[in-house]
Amino acid sequence: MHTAGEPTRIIWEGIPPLTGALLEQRAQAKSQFDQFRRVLMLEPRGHYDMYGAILRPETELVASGEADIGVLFMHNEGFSTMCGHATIALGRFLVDVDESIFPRRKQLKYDAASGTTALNLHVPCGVVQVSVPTLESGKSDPSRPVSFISVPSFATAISLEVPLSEKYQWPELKGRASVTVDFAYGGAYYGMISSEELGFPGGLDDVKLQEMDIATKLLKQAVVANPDLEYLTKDILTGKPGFLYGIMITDRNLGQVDASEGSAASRAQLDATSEETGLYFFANQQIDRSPTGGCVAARVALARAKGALSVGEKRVYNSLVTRAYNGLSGFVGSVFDEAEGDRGQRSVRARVEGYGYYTGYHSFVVEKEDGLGVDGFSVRDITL
Ligand SMILES: O=C(O)[C@H]1NCC[C@@H]1O
Repeated sequence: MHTAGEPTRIIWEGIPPLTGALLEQRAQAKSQFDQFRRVLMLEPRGHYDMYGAILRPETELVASGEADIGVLFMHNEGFSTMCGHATIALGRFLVDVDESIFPRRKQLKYDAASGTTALNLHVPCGVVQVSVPTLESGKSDPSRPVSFISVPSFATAISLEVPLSEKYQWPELKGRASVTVDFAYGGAYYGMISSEELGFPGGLDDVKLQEMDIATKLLKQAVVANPDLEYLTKDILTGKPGFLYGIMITDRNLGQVDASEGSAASRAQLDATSEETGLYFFANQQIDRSPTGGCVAARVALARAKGALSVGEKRVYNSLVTRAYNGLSGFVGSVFDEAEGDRGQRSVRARVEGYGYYTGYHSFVVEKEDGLGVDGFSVRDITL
């Protein structure tokens, strides 16, 4: 499937044996079956920017009734903790399949008044509540957006001066030895920086993709290597050092996209008070085609912490792709409610809306004689 152009390869058969709690299953996937991820994400079957979701029908929260099904997310580098675009796609997929793929499918509740089906999805960062537009036939409705309520999300640092020693400086800084960055959590940790601050005054209207790739890679490395900044990405459950998923370059100066009259994008604009465009580099410098649902939750929490968004107020979030298509499939983010995070932080739960669509059905083959294709590779990594 794809959500605003970002792929989700949903794996529902042929999965290696993963057992125990969802985070144990994730640890096993990482340590014992990473080749499975590389085969499905990288070349020759995938590509550098492929994304995937592995269905996990049995988890501890499915057993306790808190969730209907679990899922693991994967990308070009490993297994992430949250993924909004995949959650949106999965919402439709899980409503459309039968019990052979989703054993608890029949237990999902359909609300006739709103024409939606509620789904509690156990993802590595917690449970997200997904609302899936559903037709009377029981199938998902592609003409209306899927939405989800995020896990408690919060700002970890506002306008933080990140020092950049010489080895982490990029040319567009023109000798500056620090940049100002916001950090927030939305199921994973994200760094947010404006394009001007990153050294690109032309913003996201004049994208210098390769240069921005280098700049965000160095910025991420500088944050991760700095022990004074470890607190920014503390694992939410254990308090141990966590990870920075990626860097979002933002541009709020672009203004509204020119949405065609009567389109979903123009309806979203009428409902929203502001609009923002972003370009997200994550994992091993993968580029998100979508406006990044998990990071929309983090950006909503950040805007709330800055006093820039009230409860229920909507903001439209575009990616380069949705912007190029006049706002088609842009995400809408808002504060659903205020909450306390697991570690007592002032948090919000964000509501994120977007559209997911089917692209096809695949059966992948791995022949044991195929030396090269029994694993995954990427041209970009070979040529670096
Ligand atoms: O929508 C999201 O949250 C994401 N898309 C790819 C990278 C992130 O997981």
